[in-house]
Amino acid sequence: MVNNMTQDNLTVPVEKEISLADEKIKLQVNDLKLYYGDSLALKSINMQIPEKRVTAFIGPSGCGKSTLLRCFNRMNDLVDICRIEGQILMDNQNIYDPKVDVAELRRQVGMVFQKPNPFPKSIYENVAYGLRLQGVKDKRILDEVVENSLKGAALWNEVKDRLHDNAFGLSGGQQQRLVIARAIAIEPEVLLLDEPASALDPISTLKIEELIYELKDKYTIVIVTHNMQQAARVSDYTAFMYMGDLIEFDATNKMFTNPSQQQTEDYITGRFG
Ligand SMILES: Nc1ncnc2c1ncn2[C@@H]1O[C@H](COP(=O)(O)OP(=O)(O)OP(=O)(O)O)[C@@H](O)[C@H]1O
Repeated sequence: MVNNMTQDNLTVPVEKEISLADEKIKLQVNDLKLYYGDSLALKSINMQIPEKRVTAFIGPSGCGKSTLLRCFNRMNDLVDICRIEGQILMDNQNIYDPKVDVAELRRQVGMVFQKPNPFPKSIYENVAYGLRLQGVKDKRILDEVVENSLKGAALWNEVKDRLHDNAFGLSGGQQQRLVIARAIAIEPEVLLLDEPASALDPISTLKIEELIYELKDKYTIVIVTHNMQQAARVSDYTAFMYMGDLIEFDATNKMFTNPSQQQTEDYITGRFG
């Protein structure tokens, strides 16, 4: 991998060119509109999220990144004044179909928030939580899943001797990796990350970024980030949003070196936002 510097000094990894046309599509957004009361927060979004890739949502504050992210596991159902029109297909099934089991959807589409939110339990029980909810009691299975998930979240070596200590004793960065371990323990297909590193120090941020890079072999990842260098470093595709519209969606390399829309260029070169 070589590095290419843009005029804004963003370091953009240059890899083999990728194209949405060659990808398997995991999530397809069709003419999605979302209202909070009378206010239209997402204006007719059409988008395809490729499988086992990292897709970043960027754009100025309030443009609708988190709102769109939350549509993928129907977290917005919990907001009374929220109403949506249009469709989101996951593997060609509309996740807004009334027949969809929302709890099962949220098992398939895991979510990690800005602030780490471990449960007030041991490290072990945090990771085992989802399996216990599913009724798994076999200690051998639980031990194995806990170990594999903590390894998958690049935390095992730091916690293997203190699995039964309270999770609140971990640092913020470790807590965030624990939350990721908890999410992957139940083998989701999609991981939604809403600014997962914005509350962390630079070293913990780097660890989360490395982890995202490793996890994309197994999961489809969608990440909201304010940090453009981070989007450039971790994502394969980038969506630029502005005031509820999707302005541009492209391979990250292309987006950061040669965007097709002037608004995208203005944003990534820091002229507004
Ligand atoms: N629960 C809610 N009720 C009413 N309006 C909301 C709600 N959540 C978000 N909004 C509004 O929807 C719009 C999009 O917000 P959203 O949080 O999705 O943007 P964002 O791009 O993620 O912003 P940020 O980068 O600041 O997190 C904003 O105008 C926001 O005020």
